[in-house]
Amino acid sequence: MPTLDSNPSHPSHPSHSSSWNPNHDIESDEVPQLPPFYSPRPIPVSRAISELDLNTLNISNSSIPSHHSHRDSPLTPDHDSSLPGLVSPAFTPPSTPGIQTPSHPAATQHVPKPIPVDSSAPNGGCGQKKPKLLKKLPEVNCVVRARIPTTISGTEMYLHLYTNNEDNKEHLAIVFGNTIRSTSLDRPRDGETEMDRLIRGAYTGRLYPGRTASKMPENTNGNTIEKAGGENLTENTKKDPPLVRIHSECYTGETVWSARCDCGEQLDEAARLMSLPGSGGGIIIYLRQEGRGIGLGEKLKAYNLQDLGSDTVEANLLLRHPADARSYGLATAMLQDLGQEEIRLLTNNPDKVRAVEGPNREIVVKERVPMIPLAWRGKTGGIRSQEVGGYLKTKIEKMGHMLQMGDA
Ligand SMILES: Nc1nc2c(ncn2[C@@H]2O[C@H](COP(=O)(O)OP(=O)(O)OP(=O)(O)O)[C@@H](O)[C@H]2O)c(=O)[nH]1
Repeated sequence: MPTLDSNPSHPSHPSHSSSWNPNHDIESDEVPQLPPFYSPRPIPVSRAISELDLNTLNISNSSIPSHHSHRDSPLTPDHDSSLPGLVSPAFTPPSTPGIQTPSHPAATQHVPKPIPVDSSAPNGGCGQKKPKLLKKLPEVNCVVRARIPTTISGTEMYLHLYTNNEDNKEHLAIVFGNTIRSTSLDRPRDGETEMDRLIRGAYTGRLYPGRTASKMPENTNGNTIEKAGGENLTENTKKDPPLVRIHSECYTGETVWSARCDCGEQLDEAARLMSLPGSGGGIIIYLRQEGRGIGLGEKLKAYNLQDLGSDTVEANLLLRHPADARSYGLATAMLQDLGQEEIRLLTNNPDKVRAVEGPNREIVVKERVPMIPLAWRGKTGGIRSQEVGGYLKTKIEKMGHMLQMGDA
């Protein structure tokens, strides 16, 4: 079995308990000393991409944009190697009131360039591989929806919880913007009252204390009259296909600060793009397919195999799992339920592009928006570690992910 780049001697997380000094002065490119309860740890831009990561990815230094100053340069050799090269899921905004997440100003504005896709053509931008498609889409049912104010610049989203006839997991649709409706949620239930509808989120407009009707009154033009903010829902305006991310659950990358993968960073980046002013919102389909569908326990075994020298694909195969055990029929069905026919998909994964279109192209991917790791773009907050370098390398070399260092 070939040994790739897993390195068990990689520095581990620093102790969170010993280093916080509230009186410490922060210099511009220094790691700020943060209180121990502060999880996302910023690291200086000067450590943006280690030479080690670039070598691992067989990428020449000349492919890094030259506009960085020496101080900002990702290639600055004199970085403090005693600091661990990892950050927790990179841009998870802090939940502690009054603490701002440090972010590079450009990182908050950057929008990756979309690439047109036509999966019906052989060179339509999503590889040649035939996806694993279900013959029939599963049945999905949105059982409840709620408004969630977020820590991303005050943006609100609507969290939709789904059940289905394939498994008993609670898959989610995270909807930014308030014009996208779920057909199954809005469908009347036998014997339900208006209060039942309000409680399960089948209302238009916004809730406010004392509201009793699930539908907002309409004016003479047929437009919904907004009482408490939000957009008109019945206005007949043709919009661009929405931005969609199909995200597979990753407990380690999204919750416990793992720098083995970039899942937390990707989730944050998708939410950031859908929250940008003028973005038109978007949908994150959050599927409970932990560990590319093998579950958390098996993924942890795979991590041990990776520390023993396997790459991410080899580790899955050694455990007698497919390299990728996921399917996307639920995502297709949920997007259909949310009234979508055409989408712009945020991904580098060619399998995902084809698979989400469904057995009869129920959904059409018009464009693919690449997900370029923040660290490759020299941005503060990107995940850096030898492990994430190997993880991305395996995705590109063995799983056909459409990602090149030139994308940076
Ligand atoms: N089995 C296994 N699963 C992993 C590993 N690292 C991350 N994952 C899982 O992979 C899933 C995320 O998949 P990604 O490959 O990052 O994303 P993708 O959906 O294939 O591609 P993108 O859309 O381009 O991000 C999550 O369920 C993670 O838990 C690993 O080493 N082994």
